[in-house]
Amino acid sequence: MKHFDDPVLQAMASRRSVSKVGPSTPSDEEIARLLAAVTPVADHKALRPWRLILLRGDDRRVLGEALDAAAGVEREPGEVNDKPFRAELLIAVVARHVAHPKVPAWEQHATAAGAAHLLELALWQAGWGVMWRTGLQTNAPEVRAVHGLTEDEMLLGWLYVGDIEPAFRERLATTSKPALDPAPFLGRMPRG
Ligand SMILES: Cc1cc2nc3c(=O)[nH]c(=O)nc-3n(C[C@H](O)[C@H](O)[C@H](O)COP(=O)(O)O)c2cc1C
Repeated sequence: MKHFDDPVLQAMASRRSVSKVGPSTPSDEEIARLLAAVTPVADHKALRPWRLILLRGDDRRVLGEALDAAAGVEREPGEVNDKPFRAELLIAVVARHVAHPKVPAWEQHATAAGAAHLLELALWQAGWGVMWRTGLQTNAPEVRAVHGLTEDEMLLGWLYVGDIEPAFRERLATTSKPALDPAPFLGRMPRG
């Protein structure tokens, strides 16, 4: 559905999460280039309170084992948790809390979540399929440990990234997601 003539606004309005992605992925270099569209995220005092961890290949087995350990799941020998294998590339989004007298943790987490949203949009606009996923075990000690998180960090989940058929992408971008009624999102201060 076309909402805007402006390509940036149109990309924002038409982005869709893609739950089933193909095996091609952006290279590390492409992701690094796309970060130029992400790092301008609003950031009080420019604390840069976020970072990304790229999980590829066997990293996903390690993640699956950590998720299993956290959930108390035991599997038969040779059986793996296939959840992290739903994409060839997972981008873990980490919110960092930097001690600062004027910027509380929640503001820094808002910046990190903003970065994740911008990255999701940048990847979509670059032609990739993306879905942000979490789970009840996202910040379990076992899962945090395999990502090397410090105690000042929190995992906001993983962007699952892969390719999508151009025709499917075109269909997603043009046929779905009617604009929501803006009324519930807009208001004024209550005054007596
Ligand atoms: C922080 C966060 C965590 C999410 N975790 C999951 C998840 O674990 N599983 C899931 O199906 N969707 C999850 N979602 C929602 C999807 O990423 C997606 O936004 C939703 O399916 C709606 O699709 P849309 O983005 O095309 O509107 C999460 C979204 C956010 C922002």
